[in-house]
Amino acid sequence: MSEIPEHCPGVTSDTAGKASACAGCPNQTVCSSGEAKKPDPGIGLVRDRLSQVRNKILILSGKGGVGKSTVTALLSRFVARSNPEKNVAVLDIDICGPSQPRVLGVLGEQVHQSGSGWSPVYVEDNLSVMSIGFLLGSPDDAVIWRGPKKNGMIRQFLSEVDWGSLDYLFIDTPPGTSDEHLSAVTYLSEADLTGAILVTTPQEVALLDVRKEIDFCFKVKIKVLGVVENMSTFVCPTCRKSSEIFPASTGGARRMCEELGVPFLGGLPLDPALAKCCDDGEDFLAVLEGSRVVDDLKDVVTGVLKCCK
Ligand SMILES: Nc1ncnc2c1ncn2[C@@H]1O[C@H](COP(=O)(O)OP(=O)(O)OP(=O)(O)O)[C@@H](O)[C@H]1O
Repeated sequence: MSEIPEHCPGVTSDTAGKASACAGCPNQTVCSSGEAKKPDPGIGLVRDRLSQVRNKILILSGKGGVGKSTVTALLSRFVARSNPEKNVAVLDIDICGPSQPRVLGVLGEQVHQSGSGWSPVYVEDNLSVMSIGFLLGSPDDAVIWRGPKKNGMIRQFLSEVDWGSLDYLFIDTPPGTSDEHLSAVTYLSEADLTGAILVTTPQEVALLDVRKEIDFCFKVKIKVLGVVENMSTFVCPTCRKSSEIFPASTGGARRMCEELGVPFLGGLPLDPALAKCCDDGEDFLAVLEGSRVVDDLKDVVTGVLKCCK
């Protein structure tokens, strides 16, 4: 970044590469040739590849660890199970911390490449998943990549997975608004993105960050489908009673949504049994049938599906 001239006119400007500030910039030749102005061909590839995916939904969070991957897995399993005639998939673009292979119970599976692209891994007949986790030698391998390499991997994930015809694609992202988000949003810009679901916990520190994420959506013109408040209450593993352990001192996500004019999709309780299912890669809908998590999830899914085609 230090190499960018202080008064850089920007790659899309008419004076790109020709302004006095461009003298000595390593990108001067590319900018003045107009190459940098051309749209990334990946945008068209992603649009074509995802043309058979009816609904594409990003799952975002401001803070890490608030349960974004868990909510992605819960939503995808629930939608797949309650709509056996629909095809559902999860794309995990959390390059540095992919958790979907573990949470969906397909850790150690291999993805195969054919003439038509990468084949995703099937969790159920109508639920598939693709994640960088499948491409790592070992789940403990660290991915230490700079922005351009992550950008390339996201482009490949969005344009080269052979999903077939899909009704719902849930895209699990890393926390915050980083390279991965900007890449995903750019590549999806012509792919008719349905919108984003934001995940937070009730504490003020998490809400502060999710406000920034909502602002990011407004700025890059992504429709906010709604906010899920995860870990709203705690379900005691012994007596199964609920209590508030993270009191929402400022009214929690519901109040924030009212203030910002975005839908509140509902809350999900903190249930240690859910965390165990995620660690063990078990199907929580089967293990936790009849639990508060599954009951509350129904409301969240109803809200999400209302926004879908
Ligand atoms: N409602 C819940 N009840 C119990 N445990 C939960 C719940 N939601 C998430 N967890 C647990 O909290 C931990 C973090 O969840 P998760 O990995 O989904 O968060 P994340 O926001 O995706 O994290 P990251 O920012 O690292 O991607 C996991 O161990 C998960 O099992």
